[in-house]
Amino acid sequence: MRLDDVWLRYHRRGRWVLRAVAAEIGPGEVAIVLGRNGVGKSTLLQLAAGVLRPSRGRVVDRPAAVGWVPERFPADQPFSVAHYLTAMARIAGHSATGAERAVAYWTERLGLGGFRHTRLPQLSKGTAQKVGLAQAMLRPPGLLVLDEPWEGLDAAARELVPELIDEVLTGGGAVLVSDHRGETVRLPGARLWTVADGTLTEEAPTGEPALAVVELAVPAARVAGTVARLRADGHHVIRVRDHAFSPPSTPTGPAPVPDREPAVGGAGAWPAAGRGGDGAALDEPGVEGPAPEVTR
Ligand SMILES: Nc1ncnc2c1ncn2[C@@H]1O[C@H](COP(=O)(O)OP(=O)(O)OP(=O)(O)O)[C@@H](O)[C@H]1O
Repeated sequence: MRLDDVWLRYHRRGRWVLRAVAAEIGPGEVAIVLGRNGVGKSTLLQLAAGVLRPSRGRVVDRPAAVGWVPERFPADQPFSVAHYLTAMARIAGHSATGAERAVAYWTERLGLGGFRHTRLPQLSKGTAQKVGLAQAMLRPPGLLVLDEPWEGLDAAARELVPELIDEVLTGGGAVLVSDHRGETVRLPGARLWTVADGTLTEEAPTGEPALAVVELAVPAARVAGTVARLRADGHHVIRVRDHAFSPPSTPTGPAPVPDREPAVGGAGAWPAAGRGGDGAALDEPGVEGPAPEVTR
């Protein structure tokens, strides 16, 4: 999707909120929109999502399916959660059965199961925000636009946001997200767009590879399945090690220390992925390596 010399003002002869904005985002990319309060971040996102039309210039190659999550979900509507989401799913192009399935999946996934029959105005702010996220995901979006998505969400629900972003990127979609709270440190590799004085500038890429190493601990019995799933998702599994894991005392506490590291493929090595957990040793290319971590 490309913003091509886009200008926006809300009123004829009003001041220009955005001037000559040129920007482009492609499949699998995420851009974080930064800038002071009132500078025009929401305006830019609404232009990208197609909620606003440019006063001048144009937005081209916008994907057919756009998920738009406004900063505040408009909860002042006389529908129940299920009724609202089903209507949104039909608008997004689902058949009646498809809509039912999509709504069942996303209400469950976002922990909205208990609120299906609750009317929107009766929802707490955080729950209403989750309904906003659900409606944006009902049809896999080619472009997901999130305006301050962490606002109003509790700690557990905040974890959902990077998860949904990753899902869209993995599906070949693009993501635009504004954030003034610094939550986006959880999105390594994102492009940074800054809005100031009506214009948009992009921070030059650092030149570092957009790769991150993620350490994770899983129950021993689930190692083979986890490795298989990670590989199926296109991640590169560097190494699997035996691990005495005790949860850190705080969420930011020190990483646990391994008590032993079996030789890869040797006695004590984990069963190989993709072989149905049959107890074979890890001996495929890509498993061995110096760092006991998982990357994508
Ligand atoms: N519907 C509207 N009518 C008139 N002016 C508007 C409208 N929406 C936004 N504005 C003005 O446009 C400017 C940019 O607003 P915008 O909401 O895009 O900024 P923002 O960077 O997203 O702010 P925040 O961080 O506070 O959400 C502001 O001066 C705002 O008052």
